[in-house]
Amino acid sequence: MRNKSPDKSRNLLQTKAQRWVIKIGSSLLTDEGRGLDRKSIGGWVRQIIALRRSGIEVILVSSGSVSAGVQRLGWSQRPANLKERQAAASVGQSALIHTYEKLLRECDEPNEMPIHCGQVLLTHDDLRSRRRYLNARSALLTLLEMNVLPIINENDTVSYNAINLGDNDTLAAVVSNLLDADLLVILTDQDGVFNADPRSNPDAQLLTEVNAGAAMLERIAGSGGSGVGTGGMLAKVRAATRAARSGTSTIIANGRCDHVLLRIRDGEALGTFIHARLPKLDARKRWLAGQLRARGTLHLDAGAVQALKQDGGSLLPVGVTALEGNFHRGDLVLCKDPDGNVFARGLVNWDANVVQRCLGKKSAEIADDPDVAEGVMIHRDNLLIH
Ligand SMILES: Nc1ncnc2c1ncn2[C@@H]1O[C@H](COP(=O)(O)OP(=O)(O)O)[C@@H](O)[C@H]1O
Ligand SMILES: N[C@@H](CCC(=O)OP(=O)(O)O)C(=O)O
Repeated sequence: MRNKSPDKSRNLLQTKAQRWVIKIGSSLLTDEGRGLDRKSIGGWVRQIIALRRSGIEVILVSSGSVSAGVQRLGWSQRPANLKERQAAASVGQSALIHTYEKLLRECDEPNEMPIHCGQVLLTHDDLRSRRRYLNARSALLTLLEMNVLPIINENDTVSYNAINLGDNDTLAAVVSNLLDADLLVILTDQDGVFNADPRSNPDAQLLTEVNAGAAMLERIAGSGGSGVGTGGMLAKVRAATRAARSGTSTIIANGRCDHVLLRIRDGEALGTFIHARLPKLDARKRWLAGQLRARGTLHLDAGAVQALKQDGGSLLPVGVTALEGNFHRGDLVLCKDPDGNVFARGLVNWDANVVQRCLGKKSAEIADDPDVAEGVMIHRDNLLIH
């Protein structure tokens, strides 16, 4: 893995970053819902071509399918109904990719080797299964080797609320973890993160540099959004925290700012820089961290919490007092401490009915149970402490 020192200055981190994930939100792409804004998209495509030509690998996470579909189908607003949203995403996604491919041709030098785009639509399930997650990684790395621009979106046509990733800020962070990106650039309709929502607070001040995971970020990002976008600023600052787990720093900047991407590459202090000063997780634990939906919950006593948190041990049934959910072996479950706080997550080794009958039992008492695989409820390699 390439060495990414979290203590380097912002300027150095920007100018040295070789692999970027760039995320562009719906409010920008569709000019606040008025259909795909070809002129602006052309501006970003031109800059992405220049980044590629200067040796930077770029992965684009592009929203906009639902908004573009709504406009194409002649609807006046984003539908609340799931089926209509899925239909809009299907129509809009093809319009979106067609626009990118056309602009890549129009904006590039005719005598250069063409940069094509490759559409990658991901669902939550693709990231839940370790095998599919690794397949997605190798497919994306192959596209980069071939000088293709991968354009990623959630597969909204087949995702539904219960199992979707929710917003593309989260998706972009998961992709940053998947590919060990150096930099995640989230382009939005504001200059960055302010100390209050600038839409309702005209005097709000821009934060220029902050550490990922800083508690005040969650407080000030609130939950408001443009109305066109999905996640709002809260999703972006949470995405930065998630990205930091692979040592990826994040810049949240205004996509309407002239040559924003090239100026970031050249080290200019644009937007809000969120330093990845969090302990870096190994690849398997990053995949675990990217798992968004748990199938159940285990309630632990104080001794088990200490064994996991301080001693780095595996979870034994003796310290588990209760369970929730009908999970199966291999599913992701959350671990709660006696106060009800979730402090860890992991892949459980046993089905819920086996866990139920082993609650509070010492290992020796269950040694002969044929359904008790591996002797531990969650192995420490499959456990992530938050
Ligand atoms: N502290 C904050 N700083 C900046 N923007 C904020 C803040 N809190 C809430 N917001 C809102 O978040 C919006 C951007 O999120 P969103 O609408 O989801 O955009 P996108 O479509 O780019 O993902 C901004 O337009 C702004 O109103
Ligand atoms: N996948 C959806 C976008 C989801 C989303 O996060 O949108 P945004 O908050 O504008 O980045 C789409 O393409 O419409």
